[in-house]
Amino acid sequence: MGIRLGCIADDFTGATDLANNLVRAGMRVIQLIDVPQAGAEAPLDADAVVIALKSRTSPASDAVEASLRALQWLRSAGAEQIYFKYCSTFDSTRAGNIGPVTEALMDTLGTDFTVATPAFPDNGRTVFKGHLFVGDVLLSESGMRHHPLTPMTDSNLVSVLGAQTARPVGLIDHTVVAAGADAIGERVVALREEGIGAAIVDAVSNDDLVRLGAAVKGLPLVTAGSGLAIGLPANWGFEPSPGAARLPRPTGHQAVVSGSVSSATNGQVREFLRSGGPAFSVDPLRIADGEDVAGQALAFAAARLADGPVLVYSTEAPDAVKSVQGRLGVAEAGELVEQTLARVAQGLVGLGVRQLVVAGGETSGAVVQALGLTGLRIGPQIDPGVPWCAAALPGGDTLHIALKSGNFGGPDFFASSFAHLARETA
Ligand SMILES: Nc1ncnc2c1ncn2[C@@H]1O[C@H](COP(=O)(O)OP(=O)(O)OP(=O)(O)O)[C@@H](O)[C@H]1O
Ligand SMILES: O=C(O)[C@@H](O)C(=O)CO
Repeated sequence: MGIRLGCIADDFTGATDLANNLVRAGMRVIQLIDVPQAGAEAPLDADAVVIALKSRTSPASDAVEASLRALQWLRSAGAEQIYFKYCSTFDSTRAGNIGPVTEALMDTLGTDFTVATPAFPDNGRTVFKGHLFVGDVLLSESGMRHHPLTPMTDSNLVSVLGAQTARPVGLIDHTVVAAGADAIGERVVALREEGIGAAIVDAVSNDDLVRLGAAVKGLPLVTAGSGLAIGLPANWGFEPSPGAARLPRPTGHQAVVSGSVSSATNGQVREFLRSGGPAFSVDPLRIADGEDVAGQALAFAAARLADGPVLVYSTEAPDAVKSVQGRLGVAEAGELVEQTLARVAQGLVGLGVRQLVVAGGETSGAVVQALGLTGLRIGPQIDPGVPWCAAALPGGDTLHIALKSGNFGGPDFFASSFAHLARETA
């Protein structure tokens, strides 16, 4: 029997976020890093496969091409339904990539209708009357309005998605969602008759997502943040089970690599420093001057790893990041830091680190690729949206790794995640 649900995620931390919600709802999930070679077998012990792409901010044509390759592989592995996962803050521009990828998937699947909802109430993302809220404020009033690559200045998702696709976009509003799966199904029929190709769906609670999950049972394609995942596994009879998230016991040293510049990560770095944890700050300007900053970070870590977790971070407050970007360029600064942190992660593993937390989506992509990881088994949740995972290193050892989205996790995430892993695998 093939896999049930085939998922395409537009970044690496988002992929583990989705996989985490599927596991919590009872599916056994494998996350693959990029699309496997044609002909590669689907894992036998998985109910869902999540293919992690790095396509959120790539040119739309590249994102479409990668997503269609992923779709082809997932269909050949037997996937009965496809889930396109994007960010809970709907990160995109007028050029895409949510609209173009959705359209291309619909065309290839031969379907005329899909749903779209980034709602993830456990992390404060809710959709009401088509408008996305982040915590208590509209998306356009949240920190996302200043995002360097995908500034989100319009909270009305019907218009945001409408600008990215030629297909008419409609709304399934809260009154319909609250009335249950049958009412949602009736609304879908009516929207289809009107020629609507994609409907933004309101959801302000997990109950809304469970109702929506039941209603989209027969759709070939759903598109969403990770929230909708809590409502889908039940369609195949899966129920939450502790066994789905079991990982082997961790070994080796512990470290955190943080290239995230989000406000939650800034708070987590401050908390780690406040508690006296050993930390090495990576300065992009010194990298640009040609200093061996990765080598310095590794020497610092080597002397301290035996005593507990070591943090290597480039995380800075927005003003400091802007100033560096002004001097080096946004993309250039990002690339320099990502490459350095990826080298640091490789070196840390060389020093015996086998429990690694990585903060930031782009940073996680760079680290996972540098470490040569090809698949992650999803384990227990640390905080909403962030699970521990286990991966085979190219030499055969197991690495426990947690990929943390910038804005996820509580203030003491870095230190507490290791204690959490020890507890959950005891
Ligand atoms: N001090 C810094 N100055 C300039 N750029 C930096 C600095 N630190 C990190 N960066 C770059 O900023 C980008 C941060 O993106 P990343 O996706 O890793 O984190 P995030 O945006 O906070 O998290 P997420 O995407 O998960 O919400 C990366 O390209 C990183 O290399
Ligand atoms: O949905 C989210 O917010 C996260 O999984 C994510 O994609 C952050 O990059």
